[in-house]
Amino acid sequence: MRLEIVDIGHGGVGIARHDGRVVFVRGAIPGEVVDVEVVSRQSKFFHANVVDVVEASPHRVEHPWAAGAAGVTGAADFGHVELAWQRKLKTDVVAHNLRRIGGQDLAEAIKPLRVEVRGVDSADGWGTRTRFDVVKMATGVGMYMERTNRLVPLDRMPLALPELEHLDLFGNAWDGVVAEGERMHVVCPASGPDVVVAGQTYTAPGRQADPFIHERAVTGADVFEYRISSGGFWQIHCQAPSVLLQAVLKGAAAQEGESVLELFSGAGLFTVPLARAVGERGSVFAIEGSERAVRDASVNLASMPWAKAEVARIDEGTVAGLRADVVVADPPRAGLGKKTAAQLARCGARRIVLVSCDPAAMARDVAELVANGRKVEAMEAFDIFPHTHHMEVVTALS
Ligand SMILES: C[S@@+](CC[C@H](N)C(=O)[O-])C[C@H]1O[C@@H](n2cnc3c(N)ncnc32)[C@H](O)[C@@H]1O
Repeated sequence: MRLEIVDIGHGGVGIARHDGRVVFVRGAIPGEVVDVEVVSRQSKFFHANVVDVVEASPHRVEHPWAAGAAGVTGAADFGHVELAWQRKLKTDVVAHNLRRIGGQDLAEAIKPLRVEVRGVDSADGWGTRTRFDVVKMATGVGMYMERTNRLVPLDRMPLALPELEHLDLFGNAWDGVVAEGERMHVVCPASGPDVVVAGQTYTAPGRQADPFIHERAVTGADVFEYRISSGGFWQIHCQAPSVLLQAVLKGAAAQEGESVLELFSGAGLFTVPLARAVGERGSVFAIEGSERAVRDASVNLASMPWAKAEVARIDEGTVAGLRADVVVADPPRAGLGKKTAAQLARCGARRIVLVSCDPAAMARDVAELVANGRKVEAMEAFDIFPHTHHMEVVTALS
């Protein structure tokens, strides 16, 4: 099937039309004419992959890592697009979602803020990840081909920091150490050593290590140190902890003596600096669903007894009745959800800062906060996932 790509959609897909249906095309750039292979058919839309580029966009480049391309593992599904154009496409996706999901009024209200997805590293976006996951194969490691349970063997992972090369993942060094089919979580912490987590934590094939690592985030002259579990959640781009922390602190503008409610607080990336900002006359109440993350956060907050982290599943019920001067929420891809966003809007906070990793969920949550009386004061978008369609948006509402 030959298609003309007319737009970019959620998930970084090219959008085309064929016989009254929408076709979502992985690996295409708006303006291109491509031949595609349909990989799934619904009554109103198809999903397809590019098999041949007939008329290429001037922004197309040769993908430097074929195994990462859209339609293969998808780990670098924007690697066929010039980096500056990737960011332009992501900026378009933010605007489209605000209009499509949030509505024309919200899109118009946010337009003067001139939201642009901006890079957070000065280099070419490769070699920036401190974390990635692979699956152990009989020999070597692989990643799943998109939409399949077939493993694609890897001989390199160019998104990862080059420091991780010494773990010797792509040969046979880990054969017999990690069982075939097991997930290997590979981590380059701010303060070493680099580790592989596969049941146990290893610093080299067969060399077991401490299951805790140390991470860091910097804002101006302030350096915050964290101890976290080696297999636990932490931002994956080497600059992301500092960049997001700076945006959150700016958006929250927490003052000494204030109360802060933090939702989806993980191991305390934002909790620790927020607790410092409000000081002992203030308070921070952090809620997080993972017990392991809350154990880590409690260690990171140990010197500040006015800050507490608790384990709970967050929904509209958890949030009902909670009051605070400032709210910070960093939910997973699904976002807050309409009911939780509406409930949060009514918590009396003078500031709500929402950190969103999915632009559609962001648009829905922001729209719901605004529909319940909140106003968007600032919105910043960051390319903390270069060479993929992903991005992060930080919204501050009064
Ligand atoms: C995007 S991470 C943010 C963590 C932290 N802010 C950071 O940057 O390190 C989202 C967090 O939400 C937690 N989470 C996911 N769903 C949850 C739920 N329904 N209730 C509570 N926590 C949840 C995850 O365990 C994860 O730690």
